[in-house]
Amino acid sequence: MTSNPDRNDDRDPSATGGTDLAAAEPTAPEAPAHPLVLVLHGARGDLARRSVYPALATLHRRGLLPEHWALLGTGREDMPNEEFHQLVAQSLREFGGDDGTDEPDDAVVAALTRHTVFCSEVGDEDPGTLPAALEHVRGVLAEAADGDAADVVVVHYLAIPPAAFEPLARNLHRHGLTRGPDGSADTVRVVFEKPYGTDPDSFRRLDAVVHDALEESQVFRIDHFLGKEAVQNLHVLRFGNELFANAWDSRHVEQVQIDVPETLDVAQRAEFYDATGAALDMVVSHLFQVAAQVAMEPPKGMDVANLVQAREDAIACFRPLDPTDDVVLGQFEGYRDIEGVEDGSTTDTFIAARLWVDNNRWRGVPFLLRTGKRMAASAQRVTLVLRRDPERLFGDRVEPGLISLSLKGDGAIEVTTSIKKPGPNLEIVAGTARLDLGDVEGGEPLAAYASLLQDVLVGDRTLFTTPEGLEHAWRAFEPLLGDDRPDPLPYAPGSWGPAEAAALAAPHGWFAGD
Ligand SMILES: NC(=O)C1=CN([C@@H]2O[C@H](COP(=O)(O)OP(=O)(O)OC[C@H]3O[C@@H](n4cnc5c(N)ncnc54)[C@H](OP(=O)(O)O)[C@@H]3O)[C@@H](O)[C@H]2O)C=CC1
Ligand SMILES: O=C1O[C@H](COP(=O)(O)O)[C@@H](O)[C@H](O)[C@H]1O
Repeated sequence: MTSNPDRNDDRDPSATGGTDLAAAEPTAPEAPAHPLVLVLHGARGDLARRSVYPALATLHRRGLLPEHWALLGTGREDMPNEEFHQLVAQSLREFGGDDGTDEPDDAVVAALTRHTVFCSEVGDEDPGTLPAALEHVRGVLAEAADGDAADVVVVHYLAIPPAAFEPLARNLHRHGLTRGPDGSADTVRVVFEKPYGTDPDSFRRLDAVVHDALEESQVFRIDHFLGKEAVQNLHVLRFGNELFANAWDSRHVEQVQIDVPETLDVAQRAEFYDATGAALDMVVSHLFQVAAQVAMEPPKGMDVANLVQAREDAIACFRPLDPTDDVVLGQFEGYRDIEGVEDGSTTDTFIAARLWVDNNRWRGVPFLLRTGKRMAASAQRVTLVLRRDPERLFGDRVEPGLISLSLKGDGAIEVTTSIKKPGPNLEIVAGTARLDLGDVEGGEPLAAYASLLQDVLVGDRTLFTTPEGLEHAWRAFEPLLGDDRPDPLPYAPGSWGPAEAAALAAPHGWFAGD
């Protein structure tokens, strides 16, 4: 596969979107008709507890799960079912219903554990207890639904470290779990977490194994940042409003910042994190995908093919990162003392990077990406910093205008602009108007995992990544995996990361905080 960084160059950057972008009539989401078995691989893990169980609780509350469904959790070591039920209940207590409601009620916990079984993971030779449990549960659900076992939809969710995707995909195939009982691919789906691969070679190897085992239509490569309400709102904000559509290019935008500082520690998942690091955990996946959502040319339509193509085309224009001039890595002090972290580990827990998008719309505009653990505050913010024109009346006396989206929770849109401070003098200050998406009348925001899980259940692939897009992402990320990778600089826990990162965001600094 070849990349073509300039493939967008024939586009007119002033293009703001054609008439066929008109949104289709919205339809209320419905629960899938067919019974469902969700097989959660890595059911004891951080992601399962923090995001997947709460997402299931949300879908249950909203009536978006099929009437007949079951959850099979897997792990490399067995676990009594009662203990598994407690783990699910405890996860819901700790991480909530994922939908803004209070503590989960007993009915939700009961619904989630009613048909919940723990199985041992599928191995190379030993299939473990999963195939038999799956067959049994399929039969039970089909009978309850008065239907056929071949119609039961099975979703394998790989909530496991990326290095384990390839062997598990192979083993699912080897033990006949990638097809329905009638040999059909239509009723079996497999969700892969990110990062999909750990470098370009492992990405290609993994994808070859995946395509040996599965039809592309069965594969859902999840990137939950694409499921966030505010990220989905980017399109509407831009293409639905001429004011913003016309400002969405290098003539009007000086910088784009995609800033995800986190106060979070990594102690609970040290083994995974030490093998991964901030750049792989967040940049090649989430931050690149969000950058592509911002950078994309107007898609020809809001259908899956056009949206996915527009996102991929944008990633194809990412210039490979320059590790020497454009990347600062950091590691928080004390990281190496965490149990599970290797002695002398050089894993990055912080990254700030300047990404360039080489096309007519964005040439010369830095896309500033930052994320890290144990930082001073948590935020998830996309900010377009607007240019000021020194020739105009107020020139540089005004602060730059900002179009900003907060991706956290239900999401928010903020517009910061210069205003006259009310009073007798002409004093110019910055004022911000904020719209919380959770407050939109009649809105019912879905958290990212609930939203994307619902998409998997109904087979909607719009917000999932593709091998073509990921090939471009790995090409842009690859230099950071080579000899030029900078050493991570130490930073104090609770700080904004290494001081060197501030310079990347000059002249304005990082808007989420520094
Ligand atoms: N945690 C988070 O907030 C997020 C995580 N992700 C992604 O989700 C995936 C899982 O992450 P997370 O839950 O944090 O990681 P964890 O370290 O918590 O691992 C999840 C589970 O994977 C199982 N596991 C570990 N190693 C292997 C292996 N070699 N083969 C098979 N199973 C294994 C373990 O289960 P057992 O010991 O029972 O076998 C473990 O509980 C990753 O790809 C990550 O990038 C994505 C978004 C957010
Ligand atoms: O994928 C990941 O994302 C989380 C941040 O996700 P969010 O649910 O808070 O939006 C990050 O903490 C984690 O390290 C990473 O694996």
